[in-house]
Amino acid sequence: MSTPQLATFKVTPSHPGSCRQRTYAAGTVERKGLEAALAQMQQELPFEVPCIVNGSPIKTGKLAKQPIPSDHARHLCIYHEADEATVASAIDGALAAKAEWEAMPWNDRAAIFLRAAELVSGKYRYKLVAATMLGQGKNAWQAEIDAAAELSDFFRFGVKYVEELYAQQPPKNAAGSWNRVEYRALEGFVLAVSPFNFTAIGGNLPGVPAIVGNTVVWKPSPAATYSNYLIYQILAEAGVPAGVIQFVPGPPPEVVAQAISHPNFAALHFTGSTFIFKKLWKDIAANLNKYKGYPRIVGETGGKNFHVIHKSAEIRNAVLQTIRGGFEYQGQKCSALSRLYVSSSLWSSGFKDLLLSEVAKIKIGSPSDFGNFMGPVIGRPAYDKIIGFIQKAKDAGGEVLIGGTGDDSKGYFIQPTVILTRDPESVTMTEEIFGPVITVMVFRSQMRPDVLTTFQVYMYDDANYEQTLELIDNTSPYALTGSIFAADRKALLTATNKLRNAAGNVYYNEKCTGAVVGQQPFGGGRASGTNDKAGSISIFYRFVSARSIKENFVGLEDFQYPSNLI
Ligand SMILES: NC(=O)c1ccc[n+]([C@@H]2O[C@H](COP(=O)([O-])OP(=O)(O)OC[C@H]3O[C@@H](n4cnc5c(N)ncnc54)[C@H](O)[C@@H]3O)[C@@H](O)[C@H]2O)c1
Ligand SMILES: N[C@@H](CCC=O)C(=O)O
Repeated sequence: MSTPQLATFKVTPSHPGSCRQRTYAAGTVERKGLEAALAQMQQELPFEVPCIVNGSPIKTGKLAKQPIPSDHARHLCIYHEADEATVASAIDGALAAKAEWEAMPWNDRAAIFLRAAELVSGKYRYKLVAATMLGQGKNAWQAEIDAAAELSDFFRFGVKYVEELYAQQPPKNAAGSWNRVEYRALEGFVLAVSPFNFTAIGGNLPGVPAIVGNTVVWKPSPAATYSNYLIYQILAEAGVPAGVIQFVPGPPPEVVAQAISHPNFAALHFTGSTFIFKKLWKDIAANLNKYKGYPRIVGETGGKNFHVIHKSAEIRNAVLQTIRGGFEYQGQKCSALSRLYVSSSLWSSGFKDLLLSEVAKIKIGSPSDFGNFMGPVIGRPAYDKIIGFIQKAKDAGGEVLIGGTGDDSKGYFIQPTVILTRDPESVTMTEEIFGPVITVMVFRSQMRPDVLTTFQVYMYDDANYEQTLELIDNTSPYALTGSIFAADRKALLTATNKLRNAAGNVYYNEKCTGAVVGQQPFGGGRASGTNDKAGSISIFYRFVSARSIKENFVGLEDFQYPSNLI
């Protein structure tokens, strides 16, 4: 029986607030709650994670492990990797579930995601935060921002944005007719491929297409399997029907290749490295003749983000924001600071000394010890790659001002590192490092480069401000985030204009990380992605295919035009 629509529902309050972030300060109830969740998880691990297809667990017996990066001898979970038959039934099941899901009245789909938001910020909050701390190496503050606040905001604001999207209707009707637009889900299934570094992105990549009526095959990151499995369970408990989101962890190249070679592949919703995204784009192009339609390709990728510190900037704020931007979550945010351009007068009149003395205070270690500002990097390949970048910088004549070492005996720990380089063309000036390394490049009036990379400090002569902005614009293929620190409004305006295409998210006197859903729509251009802006209404347009409907209320009386009549 079809569902009658007997009212127009207002599904969200007129202005949904962001989820209130908990502090986990010593002595608080929330600190105790989180400590208890961590202790319980430590006792019960490793968890067994199956694939979930059509609502049922599939145990393929092909096992892989998710290590704990701060204690790599232990594993948070052992998961069953999807094999070819599992991926095939996930796709078939998603296609079969599509008609009923898309036909579900909007207020019911909305209610499911609003309930999921409540489960994230309520019943399962500590569990999700604990899983993100143990599995992805975030400290309590960073895990809270991600797994509790951002994830629930994605779902809550997602409902608000879709409500606004559906309300967009043609502004005009000719006499005797009515024009309407319906926002259909895409024909086929959507493939979501998510990264390790944000639990929230794990939920958002399948969540965005699903809210607007698509069905989704979701391949999570191997390094975030357990927290992402919890999200799957939350969505199921909230009422997402079996088959609408298929959870298929597995060997990434195989699972993804199988999905994108299917004739009903309708869209890729990807977040991860630029290299993999470009590869997938080419693979999709090569498969084009197999598809029923033109697949949508949505990808948010890497960054090489900058801070510009003008001579009028307030030093203390600029230094502290620089440390947070470069080193929080060990520099493993796509938005993390990696190039720092400092006025030469500020550098020598306190910036450098304060930067180095504050970095020296950073405590690094297991996220379970709440006193640690930094934790481990995600795994062995990341550790080796970051240490390799530091070595390359040294080989090219870079001077390590602080840090530069690591310890992988128990966990993958790398000291916060600031490097001074003399090579503006060095690989670390342009490549994403994704680790806790800042490189400094000193730039003097003859444009003689004196400094280097990862969180790069580039010290420019005060007279060369505009020239330096041009250099920033041209140095890297990425254009994700950037910050300008200045009290002088003209300096802000000049940078805003010169760097218009150098970053999709720009900040004034604020670090280049920490975009909030509903406040700063997030995404970049150039090699950083398709800039469809997660956390805003724009992203939802990519997963609908509008249909225009015109209804005529009055019949024609003659096929001839008035001009035909003599
Ligand atoms: N711009 C953004 O919004 C944003 C947000 C978060 C992360 N990132 C970027 O993500 C990267 C870090 O995340 P990561 O290490 O998980 O990225 P990654 O590219 O290694 O992996 C991303 C996803 O792709 C899958 N994958 C890996 N190799 C594949 C292959 N050959 N074929 C198909 N799929 C494959 C992974 O399993 C994972 O699910 C960084 O580059 C970071 O800048 C960007
Ligand atoms: N929302 C994050 C970006 C996610 C990338 O890893 C930020 O702005 O720091």
